[in-house]
Amino acid sequence: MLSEIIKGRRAVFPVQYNQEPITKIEIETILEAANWAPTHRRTEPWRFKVLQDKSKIKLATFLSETYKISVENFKETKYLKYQTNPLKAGCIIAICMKRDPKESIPEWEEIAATAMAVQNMWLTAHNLNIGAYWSSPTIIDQMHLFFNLEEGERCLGFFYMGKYDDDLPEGTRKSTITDKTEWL
Ligand SMILES: Cc1cc2nc3c(=O)[nH]c(=O)nc-3n(C[C@H](O)[C@H](O)[C@H](O)COP(=O)(O)O)c2cc1C
Repeated sequence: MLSEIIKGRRAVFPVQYNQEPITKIEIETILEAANWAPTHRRTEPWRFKVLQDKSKIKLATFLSETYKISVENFKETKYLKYQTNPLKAGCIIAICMKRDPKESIPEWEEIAATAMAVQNMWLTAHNLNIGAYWSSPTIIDQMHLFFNLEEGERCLGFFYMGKYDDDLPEGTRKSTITDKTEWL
């Protein structure tokens, strides 16, 4: 049932991942789901970069070292997480958004469409028993120094994925949907 998949999906973090590999077919299935997100004026702004093996190691070095040199409020624990988390993931997909060159719609709509693509990926990963979460590091605005981003392309975070052994916890929400809805 779709509602069970939606409610059962959790943010699953690198500390929970076992080292079982994620297959190319699984990654392609997850990416294919992204491509079916809705999109205003059919701009299809989502772009992805798949990082495995050596590129995960390079990302870990970039994230941790860039964090170290660029933040005022440096925290050793955060530095170590940037250094080790990418290595625990079976695969990391950089979430990017490339703006329509004609700028025919506002940027927020392109970001919203990309987020919808990520939700498709997250639900598909969950359905394949692959844990995932969207990571948005402090230094995300510096990712152009790591990737060859095209004109109008922005990195919005990372989709970490890994297989896991433990049962996922029940989800929690701070308030019900009734509290957030006004019926007019
Ligand atoms: C746009 C976006 C960015 C996120 N960035 C982070 C992050 O940087 N670090 C983190 O621990 N979780 C991040 N998350 C995951 C949330 O923490 C998680 O979805 C939330 O706690 C609700 O838990 P659930 O997904 O298991 O229901 C992000 C989620 C979204 C949608």
